Amino acid sequence: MSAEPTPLTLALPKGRIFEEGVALLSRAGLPLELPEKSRALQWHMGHVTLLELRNQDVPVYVDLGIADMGIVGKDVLAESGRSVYEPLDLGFSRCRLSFIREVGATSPIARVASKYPNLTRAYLLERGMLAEVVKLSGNIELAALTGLADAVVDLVQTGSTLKANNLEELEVLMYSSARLVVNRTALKLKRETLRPLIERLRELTAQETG
Ligand SMILES: Nc1ncnc2c1ncn2[C@@H]1O[C@H](COP(=O)(O)OP(=O)(O)OP(=O)(O)O)[C@@H](O)[C@H]1O
Ligand SMILES: O=P(O)(O)OC[C@H]1O[C@H](OP(=O)(O)OP(=O)(O)O)[C@H](O)[C@@H]1O
Repeated sequence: MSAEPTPLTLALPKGRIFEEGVALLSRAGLPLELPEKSRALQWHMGHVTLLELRNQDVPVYVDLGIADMGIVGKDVLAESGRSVYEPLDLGFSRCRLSFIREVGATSPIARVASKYPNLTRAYLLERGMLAEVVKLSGNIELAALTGLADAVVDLVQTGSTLKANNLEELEVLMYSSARLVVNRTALKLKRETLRPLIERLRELTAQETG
């Protein structure tokens, strides 16, 4: 008699990580078949429930144990300060979080805008810079162009957004890529399901990045 598979709840962020995350988890053997167009926010597929969240909410759902496992950018994870188990760098959605100003700007730095206020404050403190931090939600670079802020802390990948807006990257705060995150209690209680899944994902990631 074969045992029922252990129910598993996964947290994935909508946006650029979603598709690649679903594809990777499917290759690892999870039965994920999503309808092409749907306004549903969660899907039940066999023993797996998939939750579609905003990026910042993934560490919260995983830390509080609503989701057993999730995928999120290292940048968002570091900003959240949540204590989740992070067994794997999945290697996609690579980018860096950088300190950015208008090319040639020389004004004193009194205000810095970012979607990452905690990481920005820690960086300014480390550099001994006394500046106000303003949290914004998107198109962060505009803050530096409009005078809302003297500098911004934002993501850079190809650098084309910087180039198109006459901005320059002065320092990299951190490098980021998509990470697998796991609830610490689920790792113990669902060990026999989660450990082999993490190992399959580790092998797939090694094949793909190695
Ligand atoms: N240009 C980029 N190239 C590669 N990876 C990126 C890029 N921009 C962001 N990322 C990574 O992908 C993650 C998700 O980015 P995405 O653009 O989907 O979020 P978003 O739509 O800005 O999020 P939200 O509006 O929910 O805050 C980021 O946290 C980061 O780790
Ligand atoms: O160096 P690049 O390749 O130009 O990529 C960097 C841009 O990508 C992200 O923005 P996104 O396109 O996700 O828009 P957003 O500002 O709405 O998050 C990020 O916030 C930068 O603006």
